[in-house]
Formats: sequence, C-alpha cells, structure tokens
Amino acid sequence: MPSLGRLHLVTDTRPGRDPLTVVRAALTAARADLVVQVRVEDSATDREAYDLAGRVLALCARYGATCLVNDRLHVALAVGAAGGHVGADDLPVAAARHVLGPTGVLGATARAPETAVAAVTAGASYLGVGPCHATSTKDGLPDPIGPTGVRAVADAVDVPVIAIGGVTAARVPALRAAGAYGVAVVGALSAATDPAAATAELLRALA
Ligand SMILES: Cc1ncc(COP(=O)(O)OP(=O)(O)O)c(N)n1
Ligand SMILES: Cc1nc(C(=O)O)sc1CCOP(=O)(O)O
Ligand SMILES: [Mg+2]
Repeated sequence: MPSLGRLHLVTDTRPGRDPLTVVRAALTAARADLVVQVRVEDSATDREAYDLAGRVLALCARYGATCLVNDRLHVALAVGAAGGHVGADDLPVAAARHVLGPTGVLGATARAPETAVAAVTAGASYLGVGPCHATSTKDGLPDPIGPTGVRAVADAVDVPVIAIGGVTAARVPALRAAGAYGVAVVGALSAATDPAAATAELLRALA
C-alpha cells in the first residue's frame, strides 16, 4: 500500500460551495501529496456522488494524488477510487474492509483510544480523529478533544492518525506534536480566498 499523504482535503458540497475549483487549486499546490476525500451531503443521490467522485478522481489522477470516498463504498469501487472512509453511522469497519478488499485504503473515525484500537483490529488503515477543535462545518459533533485527545488515540495505535475538525495551519504544529500523522480539512481550504496558497501553507506546517 503506498504511503498516505499528510494533507486530506474533504470536499465541501454545501450549497454555494464549488468543490471542484477548490480541489483543482489544492492539487496545483500539493500535487501527489494530496488526499482528496469526496464527501457529499447525506441528501445527495448516489448518482450525484458518483459523478463528483469520478470528476475528482480524474483530477487526482493527473497529479498522482489519492482519491477516497466518504461513506459510500460502492461509489468508491464504482469509480475506482483508492478507498474510503467510514464512521459510526456507516458500514462497520470489518464490513468496509470486506467490501474494499485487502489493499484498499480504509479510514475509520475514532474519538477515543478504545474505539481506535477496535477499528484498527477490524481493518482500518488510518484513523480520522476529532473533532480536534470547534467547527461549524458539521453539526451534531461531540465536544472537541483537542491535542490531548489526539495524543491518547495516537499513543494507542500504530496506523496514521489524521486530525480533523477546526484544523488550521496555525493549529497543525500542536496536532503533530500530539502524534497526528496528518490533518483533514474542509473549511481551511473551502473558505480560503486563495485555496492554492492555503494548501501550500498547510503543507509547510505539516513538513
Ligand atoms: C479524515 C476523516 N475523519 C473523520 C471523518 C468523519 O467521518 P464520519 O464520522 O463518518 O462522519 P461523516 O463525514 O460521514 O459525516 C471524515 N469524514 N474524515
Ligand atoms: C466531516 C467532519 N468530521 C468531523 C469529525 O470530528 O468526525 S469534523 C468534520 C468537519 C471538518 O470540517 P472543518 O475542517 O471545516 O472544521
Ligand atoms: Mg460517515
């Protein structure tokens, strides 16, 4: 399995957003180092998810970047993405591993060491850990776990920990010091006036 990129861009498909423009800009700055996770609203149809994932995958392929699909593993398989990401409301990790096969990249959300260990045992190849900080991008999340919570998970597992939730370039050093291998962002790139420059800033912080 190729090594995982440290910067994960999760697509923002809320009304009024332009995910493909952000993905294009981020790819010009990060190229093969970027992981793009195609995440659509729950209300999106599978056809909409498939169409977006296919377009993102084609962009990623130009740069050698990695494309993952959130939640909808059948869409990941249908477009030929490198893998997917699941959380508590999605397929269980072991079932997701079965669907993706032994070589697919499989991310699982974990918010505490116990669930993290269980996810890795069940076949997760990386963990998304958060919310690290408050975020307005997603509703219904538990309280932020901060770098301390990230450290608790990172100390418990031997797969890459990707910190998510309210991540900015300024917050990256503390997350890395806490054991995060990388970070996943929505707003830090989607809301940036210059997403390519913001990508470069995040990469510098991660280096
Ligand atoms: C890298 C990363 N970490 C966590 C999540 C959250 O996944 P999940 O808990 O399944 O929530 P939704 O994103 O599906 O709303 C993620 N997508 N990526
Ligand atoms: C999709 C998602 N999942 C989270 C989790 O903690 O599980 S936080 C999150 C949204 C992250 O967006 P932003 O970078 O704008 O804060
Ligand atoms: Mg999910």
